Amino acid sequence: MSNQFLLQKRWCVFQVNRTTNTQQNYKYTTVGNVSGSVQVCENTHCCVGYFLIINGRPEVDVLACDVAEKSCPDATCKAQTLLNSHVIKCVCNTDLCNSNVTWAPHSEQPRLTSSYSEGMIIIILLSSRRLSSFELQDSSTFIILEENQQACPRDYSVSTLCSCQTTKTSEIDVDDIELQRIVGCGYFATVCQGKYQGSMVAVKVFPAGWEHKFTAEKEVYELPLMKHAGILHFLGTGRKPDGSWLILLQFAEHGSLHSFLCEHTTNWMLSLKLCQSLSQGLSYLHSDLRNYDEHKPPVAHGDLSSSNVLVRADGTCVLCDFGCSTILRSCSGPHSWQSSTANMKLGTLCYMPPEFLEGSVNLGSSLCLMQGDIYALGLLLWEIWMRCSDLFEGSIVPEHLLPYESELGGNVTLESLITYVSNMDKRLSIPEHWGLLPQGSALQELLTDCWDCDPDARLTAQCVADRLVSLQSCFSP
Ligand SMILES: Nc1ncnc2c1ncn2[C@@H]1O[C@H](COP(=O)(O)OP(=O)(O)OP(=O)(O)O)[C@@H](O)[C@H]1O
Repeated sequence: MSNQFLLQKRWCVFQVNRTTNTQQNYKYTTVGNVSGSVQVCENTHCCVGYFLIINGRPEVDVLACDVAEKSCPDATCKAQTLLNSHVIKCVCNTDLCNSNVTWAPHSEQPRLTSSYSEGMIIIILLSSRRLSSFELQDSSTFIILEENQQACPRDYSVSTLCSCQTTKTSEIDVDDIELQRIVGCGYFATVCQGKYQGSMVAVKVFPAGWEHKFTAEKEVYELPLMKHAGILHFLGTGRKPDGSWLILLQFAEHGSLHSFLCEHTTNWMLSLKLCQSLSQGLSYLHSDLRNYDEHKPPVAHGDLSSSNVLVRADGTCVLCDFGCSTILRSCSGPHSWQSSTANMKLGTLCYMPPEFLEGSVNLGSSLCLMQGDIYALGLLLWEIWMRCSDLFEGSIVPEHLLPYESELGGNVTLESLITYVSNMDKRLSIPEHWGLLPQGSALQELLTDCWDCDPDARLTAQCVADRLVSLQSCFSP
């Protein structure tokens, strides 16, 4: 598809419920070109969503381009009730705007927002503000609407607002971008491969309704001194005429670490390269740096997972997707911080540390958030080593599995994780034969020191990077 073609046509989220898939629904598959969960509309600039009300909640029946050009004056998808309140429909006129329907079942009840992500629905009670009261229908991602205020030991205090530095980046003319194909469709945005000034780039497109997510992510990329080999390079931002927002990024040739590990096994040296670049990137992100008058505050990633780490052609990892990150702004002194994401955190469920699962932590605290990143880092190192053929010599390397997939099955739920990780204090299984390998006990120790149930006992990202360097010098051919 050419750039102008993709930029001018409407993009809608595409999903047709298989269980209610009738001839009626089938017609939506023909109204545009479908790529994964995105449809590029042929005849309309309107996206549509149909939801069935099941147990008082909207469940996706159809998300697609509308079948013909009709009136759709709203930028966001606001529900209209049809057929005796059992079905609701919404139409809207910005890219991917049907990813998110707002609906009030009864005027006196709180408003529900139903959001789509890769076949899932998340219901958020917008008026409910505590972690314990969020409602969850999917096993992979959740939204927390307020920080639990219990104290986290040994933490920095959060104090008054401060002036914050950003690096001004130039606006990019969207006409100079040539979009080529969709490479990823996340919860908030769609990522395309494209060309900009002769170079391969990635273009992250946020629908108009997700401006706050665009701004949150841009803010992290625009921090001073954010250039590092372990962090995806940011090239600039742009805006499409329909109001959707673009972030232009370096293209990572192997895509996400998740897809890389699904497709490839590694040897010991390549696995170390992945692990080292990953922990160095995280250590840099967590660092508080000053260079003359420039200041990079520490940043907690907040949503580390193998989908939010990318692999470059040289076999190194880069961190991406800072939409849930927290910038710890330095204010009056070295131990005084202003956390910038006020009341919404999102994470991928199976990477949640036990203290987040239990809600027993102050999510507004800098140290707790960074300790949460280290737990997720431990799971990522395990994912990488579980695909290393040198650690399975003489046997078959297992297929790539997400954390806790073999322990809890493919459909990991919040309840099963709380039971397994928090109540039983169990972790990922480390293959027994690793104990017989020269580097086996060092690997085991490193993993358990990352995912310790006591957040204070966990390593720092820099310490993980240092241990990996000594692993390389002790146990490399
Ligand atoms: N720079 C890039 N190069 C190559 N592929 C990329 C790039 N950025 C993102 N992707 C692909 O797109 C997917 C989604 O990207 P990203 O996580 O940034 O989107 P998102 O909407 O913020 O997702 P999430 O649901 O995690 O919030 C990634 O998992 C990856 O497969």
